[in-house]
Amino acid sequence: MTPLLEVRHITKEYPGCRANDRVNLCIDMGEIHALLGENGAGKSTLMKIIYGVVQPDEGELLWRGMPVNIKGPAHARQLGIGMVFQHFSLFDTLSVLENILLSLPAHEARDRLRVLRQLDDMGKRYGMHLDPHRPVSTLSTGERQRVELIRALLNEPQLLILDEPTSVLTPQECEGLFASLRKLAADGCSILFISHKLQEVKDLCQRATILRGGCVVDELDPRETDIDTMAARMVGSGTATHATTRPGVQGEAAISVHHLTLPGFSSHEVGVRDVSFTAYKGEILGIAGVAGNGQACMLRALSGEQLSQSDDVRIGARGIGRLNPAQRRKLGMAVVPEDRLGRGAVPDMTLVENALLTAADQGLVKKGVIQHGALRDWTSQLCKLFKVKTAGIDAQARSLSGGNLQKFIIGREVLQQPAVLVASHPTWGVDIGSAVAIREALLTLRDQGCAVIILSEDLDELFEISDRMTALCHGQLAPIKARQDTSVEEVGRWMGGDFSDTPPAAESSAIAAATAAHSDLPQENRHAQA
Ligand SMILES: Nc1ncnc2c1ncn2[C@@H]1O[C@H](COP(=O)(O)OP(=O)(O)OP(=O)(O)O)[C@@H](O)[C@H]1O
Repeated sequence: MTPLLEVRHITKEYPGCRANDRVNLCIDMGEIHALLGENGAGKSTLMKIIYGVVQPDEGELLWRGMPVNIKGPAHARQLGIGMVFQHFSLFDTLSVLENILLSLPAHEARDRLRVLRQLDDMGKRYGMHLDPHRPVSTLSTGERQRVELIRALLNEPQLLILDEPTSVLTPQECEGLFASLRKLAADGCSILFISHKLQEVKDLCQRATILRGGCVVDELDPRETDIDTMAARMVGSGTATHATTRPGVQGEAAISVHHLTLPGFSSHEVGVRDVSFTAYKGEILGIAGVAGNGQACMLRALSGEQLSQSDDVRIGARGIGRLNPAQRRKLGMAVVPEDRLGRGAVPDMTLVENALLTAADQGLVKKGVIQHGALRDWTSQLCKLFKVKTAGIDAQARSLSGGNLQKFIIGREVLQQPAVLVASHPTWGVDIGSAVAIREALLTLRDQGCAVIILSEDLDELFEISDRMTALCHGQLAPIKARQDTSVEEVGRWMGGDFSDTPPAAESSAIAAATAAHSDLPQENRHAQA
């Protein structure tokens, strides 16, 4: 049978790097096909070529057996190729229907009744129910993703490309998404699925193509291949797939938050409401939650980008709520924001310049003079230790693949050996081998006495390295429990806003002991104290 899409000998070069090197790939009708590879392997480049965003230097694409030159995304959609990007592009102030109409050609958008009928049909068929009149600002992340999917599906694609679609979903939302994707595939729509989560790939996909250094190195059936083997094919044999977990030794309070209430930066952003917690030296406190539930506000309140009352946030006994980010860094705080291009790194600056932005105090500036030699050595060391794949330390941050830039940013902060590290999604978009290395680095930092706070949607990761866990939903904090006293299901419910049904007796002994040992400290979150 003629494949739906055939990629033949596709090559794409960037300065200093061959992102795709004679890549061959076939996607059959109705197949769910995974594209796997370590960071910088060339997955995004290949997707962008298939969706017409990037033109290849060599090679050809065959669509239903016919050679085709995809000129741009509009042309790709015309052919029947849809794509859902990692970052949503919806207008918060508009309704679901208005957002959908905006994506349709004018002649189709005029027939609102027909579109409403289609939405209804799609909801019934694929279990993707949405109230078309709800403003997007009121939707959960999973619902927003549904709008993006529906927008792509209204075009009746024969091939749907999904770029890490589960990184922002709760476990329950993931199950719903997978059920919809299986139905879509059964109806004949092929799916190209990009993910670093290998268990998902095993659960969902029938075939996987593995890229390494821009080349296809393997094609396999993920249902019949274990995760260690897939990881080995992607990043080399002997790759650990889990960090060596070990319990932390909880010390005294490092940073505490006291009944913190702050608004979001805009009327559409959720702030935080009456949040209290303490992170202790030598522990990792995992705060689960789907982005958009107060995470951004919480991170700003901790980093100093959003000020509060002085005593709302304290390092030890000192109120720091009125201190700016630079002043907090001087007290030993380091921060990894969720947005890597823009806040984590300046896209147009080189890696050397980006290193200087937060690490100047590492002896890289003396009496106001930049120590260029030391700075270059420090940046090279950082790239070596955290295996940042780059054309060189003078490359611009924007030229790095997503996962490699993430490794650079987290490495830059960890290497400074902070007393408190607040990290949002520390391994977001990072391949399995590098994710383990980052988790090990966080555990080592914790063992050295750092208080590490991680805000993340990735429950597997949080359960792997956190000593205590909680979640943030609608700006409120769920109970805080020792990792061994809670479960993925319970934290998943917390992420969805259900803090009920949590027996007070289940509160962790670790918290009880810690609270007793630090009776001068504020009450922990009221749910945990209940
Ligand atoms: N616009 C660009 N300019 C220069 N180099 C680029 C550009 N885009 C990508 N590259 C390089 O091409 C290589 C492949 O990048 P690509 O983004 O395709 O990798 P990836 O497999 O998607 O990685 P990740 O899993 O980290 O997203 C990387 O080495 C990257 O630095």
